[in-house]
Amino acid sequence: MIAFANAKLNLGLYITNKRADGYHDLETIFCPLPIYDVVELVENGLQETRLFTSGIEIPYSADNLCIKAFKLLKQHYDIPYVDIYLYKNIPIGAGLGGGSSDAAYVLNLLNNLFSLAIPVEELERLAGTLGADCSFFIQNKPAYAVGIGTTLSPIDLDLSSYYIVTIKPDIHISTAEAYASVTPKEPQSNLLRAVQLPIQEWKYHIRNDFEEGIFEKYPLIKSLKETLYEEGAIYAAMSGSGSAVYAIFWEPVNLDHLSHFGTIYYPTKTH
Ligand SMILES: C[C@](O)(CO)[C@H](O)COP(=O)(O)OP(=O)(O)OC[C@H]1O[C@@H](n2ccc(N)nc2=O)[C@H](O)[C@@H]1O
Ligand SMILES: Nc1ncnc2c1ncn2[C@@H]1O[C@H](COP(=O)(O)OP(=O)(O)OP(=O)(O)O)[C@@H](O)[C@H]1O
Repeated sequence: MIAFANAKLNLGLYITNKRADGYHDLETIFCPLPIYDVVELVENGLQETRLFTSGIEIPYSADNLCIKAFKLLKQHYDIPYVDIYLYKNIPIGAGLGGGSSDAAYVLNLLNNLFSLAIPVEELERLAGTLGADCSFFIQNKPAYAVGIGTTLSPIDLDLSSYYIVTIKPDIHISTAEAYASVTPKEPQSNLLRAVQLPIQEWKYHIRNDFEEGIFEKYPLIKSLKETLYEEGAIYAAMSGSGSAVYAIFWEPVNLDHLSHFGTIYYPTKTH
């Protein structure tokens, strides 16, 4: 069974509190972003689950999130072992949630492949134990998130008529490092109200609290965002903890002349 695991963007991100467990409370809006990995699961008849990766090289981590997702479900449900084929296309260290999406898609695929009938609320809860961004990808619909990012409320927001270009500079930002350099504060605006404004107003009202510190450390990312506005973006922002910056346009645009900033991702259609 195969799935296209998409990326996400954060529309606004306010970091409001540092918790005793080291995590931060935040307020953000998650939206699916049409850049995709491909995840395929095949029952292998073996006594172990294997992962085969291709595409972008994934930096070493003790366990790939796909394997973590399998092991998590195996603890709770009697499922056979599988081979996981992951074609990695979503850039890493980008703030686009690629690893989290892969993990959530593995949970959803296992649920479907083995007809487990796990309710979405339970899948979201399990996903949230793998990573704060994972829960969103279970339903994968625009959502307002609070807490550490796992308390989700669906919102009515459709960006499909716009053209969203994402540029990923050759800078890898670790999420933990980005959080460590932010001082939590009260949100500067009401995100749910701001997102109801005409889209051309968003730039005056919707902020990402990571930008200040990251822009100071990496001026290229600041300059990239400014350049995207000069190119006519209606709204541009860094996604999550960066380093990717997305820009929303009214119409399709060609930004190939900005390739010195990084890799350019135009929207992809899969279905
Ligand atoms: C920046 C965002 O992408 C915005 O959506 C997310 O908050 C990051 O979520 P994520 O990558 O799934 O994060 P996790 O893998 O759960 O955590 C990585 C590290 O980020 C920090 N972290 C993450 C989420 C959060 N709400 N507060 C945190 O302080 C913690 O130091 C944690 O050890
Ligand atoms: N399937 C996967 N895809 C990508 N990275 C993975 C995967 N599984 C484990 N990882 C590890 O996670 C790290 C990337 O996480 P990191 O939070 O820095 O970046 P990100 O993918 O941009 O995510 P986010 O948007 O949630 O911040 C990689 O360095 C890698 O070691």
